Amino acid sequence: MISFEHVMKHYPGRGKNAAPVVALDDVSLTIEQGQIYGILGRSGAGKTTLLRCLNHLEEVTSGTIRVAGTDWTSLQGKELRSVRRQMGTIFQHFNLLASRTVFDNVAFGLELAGEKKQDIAPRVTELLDLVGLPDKAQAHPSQLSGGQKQRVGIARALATRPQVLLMDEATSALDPTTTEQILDLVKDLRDRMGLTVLLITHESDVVRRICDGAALMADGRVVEHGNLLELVSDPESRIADQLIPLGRAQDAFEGRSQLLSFVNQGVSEPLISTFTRETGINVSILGGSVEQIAGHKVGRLRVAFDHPHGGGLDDALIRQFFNERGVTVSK
Ligand SMILES: Nc1ncnc2c1ncn2[C@@H]1O[C@H](COP(=O)(O)OP(=O)(O)OP(=O)(O)O)[C@@H](O)[C@H]1O
Repeated sequence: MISFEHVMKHYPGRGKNAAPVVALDDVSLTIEQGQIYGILGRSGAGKTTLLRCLNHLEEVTSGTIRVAGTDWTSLQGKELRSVRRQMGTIFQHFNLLASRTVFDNVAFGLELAGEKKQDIAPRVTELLDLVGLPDKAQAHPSQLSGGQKQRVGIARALATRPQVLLMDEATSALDPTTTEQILDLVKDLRDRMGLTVLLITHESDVVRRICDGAALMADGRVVEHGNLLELVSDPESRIADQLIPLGRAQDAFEGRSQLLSFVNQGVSEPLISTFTRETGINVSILGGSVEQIAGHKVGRLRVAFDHPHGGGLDDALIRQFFNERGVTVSK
């Protein structure tokens, strides 16, 4: 649905002979239709620039961005305005017009898009129903809670029936309960409308709750990306470590610990003790946790296996025991 192909973005450096700032450095990334995809990374990693290039607030220096197969980077004028409507954005600070009512805020985008007056009112009513604010049409933004303001933001972003929703730290200004409600609304809208959602966030909770996939950026580059449920069995995954922390491996076991990972299974005491009883191999649990990710129960456990009499370990036997019970073993 959205693909970035070798995208570079340079900003002019500050000062006369300063080198340009490389904000995006050969970024290639594909986001499938209907995915909710998180862009993670420290401050300055290039996340906002990626979003701004996607919605044409910035032009790429080189490379191509495609949306639904169309080369997005070469569009201009009328064509650009028309495809831009396929993309709605919601912001951290909502960006509502304070002097306009909720109704007029949502109508505004439709007016700009040249919709006929008689079509605007029913569409706004439909949108306010969709986001759960049918009784707030005549309120002003100052009379709304943060969560309600973001619902207006969502209604406004979806007014022109976009295929893509961009969320730029859209829940960072909200309390945890309101954040959950907004994320559940976004997920519900994705399910009902087939939206593709690209979001930037600093909050692991947001990624855990709604993302199917994520990319980690550092210094303008994508350093890791993938489907979240696939990344959990990768012991090297920084994204998985951020979302389902393992804690630090104990020094004594450094280098010979292994990762047990599972999705929608339970690693309970009986599993570990059954393993020990059946194989005579002891298991030390070094760290791990179980989290809910995109509606799935996902666990990662760092363990070390030890033969009590100093015998060798049969890796194939260990793998077979856990794999039969839906648990992946990785070095
Ligand atoms: N208009 C600009 N002019 C010059 N440099 C810029 C401009 N916008 C961003 N940069 C630089 O590009 C790099 C990437 O910035 P960007 O805002 O994309 O990062 P970010 O990951 O979104 O950070 P944050 O999480 O703090 O918003 C940074 O080094 C930043 O200083």
